[in-house]
Amino acid sequence: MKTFDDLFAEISEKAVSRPEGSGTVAELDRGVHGIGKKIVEEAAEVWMAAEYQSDEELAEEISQLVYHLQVMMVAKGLAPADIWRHL
Ligand SMILES: N=c1c2ncn([C@@H]3O[C@H](COP(=O)(O)OP(=O)(O)OP(=O)(O)O)[C@@H](O)[C@H]3O)c2ncn1[C@@H]1O[C@H](COP(=O)(O)O)[C@@H](O)[C@H]1O
Repeated sequence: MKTFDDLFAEISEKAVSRPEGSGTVAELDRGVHGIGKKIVEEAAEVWMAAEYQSDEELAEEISQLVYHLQVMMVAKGLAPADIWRHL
């Protein structure tokens, strides 16, 4: 099972190698504005899933929000430790 750190390493590597067909590369190319819109969209989907959908669907929406937050971290050059130190 993939962990937060596994996904972050994969996304970071794709940002450098830029493989063809990568959704991450496409999202990074949309920039902070585009990534921010995806974060807001996914956050709303998390909220709606928590209100009206199953726990499994909620978990999936949360995973997508985590993914887009990680893309924003990579876009801005933040490492997980930059986040953890605020927790
Ligand atoms: N975990 C994710 C992940 N979660 C969400 N998403 C993307 O985030 C979007 C959210 O999906 P929605 O259900 O909201 O779908 P949607 O609104 O129809 O999506 P769009 O039309 O807006 O793209 C989709 O485009 C998904 O592809 C993800 N894209 C990639 N990953 C993982 O990231 C890694 C790198 O992926 P690639 O760069 O695509 O190789 C791989 O391990 C992937 O599994």
